[in-house]
Amino acid sequence: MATTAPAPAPAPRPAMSHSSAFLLPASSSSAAAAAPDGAASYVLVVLNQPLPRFAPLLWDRAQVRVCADGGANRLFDGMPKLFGVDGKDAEEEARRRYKPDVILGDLDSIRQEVKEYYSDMGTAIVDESHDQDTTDLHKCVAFVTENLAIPNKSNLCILVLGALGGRFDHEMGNINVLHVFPNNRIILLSDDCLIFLLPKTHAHNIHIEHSIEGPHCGLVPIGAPSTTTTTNGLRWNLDNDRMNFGGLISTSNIVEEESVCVTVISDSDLIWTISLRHV
Ligand SMILES: Nc1ncnc2c1ncn2[C@@H]1O[C@H](COP(=O)(O)OP(=O)(O)OP(=O)(O)O)[C@@H](O)[C@H]1O
Ligand SMILES: Cc1ncc(C[n+]2csc(CCO)c2C)c(N)n1
Repeated sequence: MATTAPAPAPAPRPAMSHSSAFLLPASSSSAAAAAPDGAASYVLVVLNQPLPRFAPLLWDRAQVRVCADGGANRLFDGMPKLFGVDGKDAEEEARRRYKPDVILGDLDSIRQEVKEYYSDMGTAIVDESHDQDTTDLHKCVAFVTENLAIPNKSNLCILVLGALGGRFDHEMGNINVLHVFPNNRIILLSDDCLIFLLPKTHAHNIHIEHSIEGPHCGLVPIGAPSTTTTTNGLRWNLDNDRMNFGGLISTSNIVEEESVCVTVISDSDLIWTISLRHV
């Protein structure tokens, strides 16, 4: 009688670690892990959406700051508001402190006064209006990875502010950028959650900073179905399970309180998302 051979064990994969320590307050001892001279170099990209409350913290932690087109308006209008400053002088002081290194995109959303203000301060303005096939975020990520001289570039992490919670086509475009650049660390942020890609080439160790993130989380195969995904550290773990749209996807999952680390291994690129605490 013919017997079916057992499925071959998946090839061992290198491990990739993830941490949201860059969101820890400066006073926290673990925040040292987020210092620019520590494990990672951060580039901040500001999109055309309201600034999240932690924008000033991430601004200070980043080595390079880029505004995607209309994101410059948000910086210009939003930073003075975030500090709740009163009076024209204080407003202007808060604005001057946050000068982007680059403003880039098709430049159809940035206001003229904002363009002139930052250009006069020395910000580089990069007009890519000839390209109407890629989004401003896509252009920013391509620019950062291809043109910027950043020390410690192999540990580059691109933090994107205002990527979620707005227009659905923009949100999908932003998530697509994660799939276009699977070999770069890119984290999309809003006030309420963060998301990043878990490439199938690696086994993933996601360190959980319980003071600032969780417990709600999700694991979603957006680019392609996954035949087999296995997790640890979640309330509803996957054990060699299939995930696809039209079938099972893991939403409304929970990181268990005692889980210091969530592990994920899959045969497809997955999106990881976790809620951010309003502390
Ligand atoms: N409502 C939103 N939700 C999520 N992301 C957004 C939203 N609006 C803008 N963005 C992000 O900010 C970037 C810059 O926005 P901006 O409004 O300048 O782009 P745009 O190309 O002019 O958009 P539009 O599609 O309206 O012409 C976009 O590429 C996108 O990544
Ligand atoms: C099939 C297809 N759909 C939409 C667009 C439009 N588009 C996509 S990105 C972009 C630039 C936005 O700053 C624009 C206008 C396209 N070119 N091709």
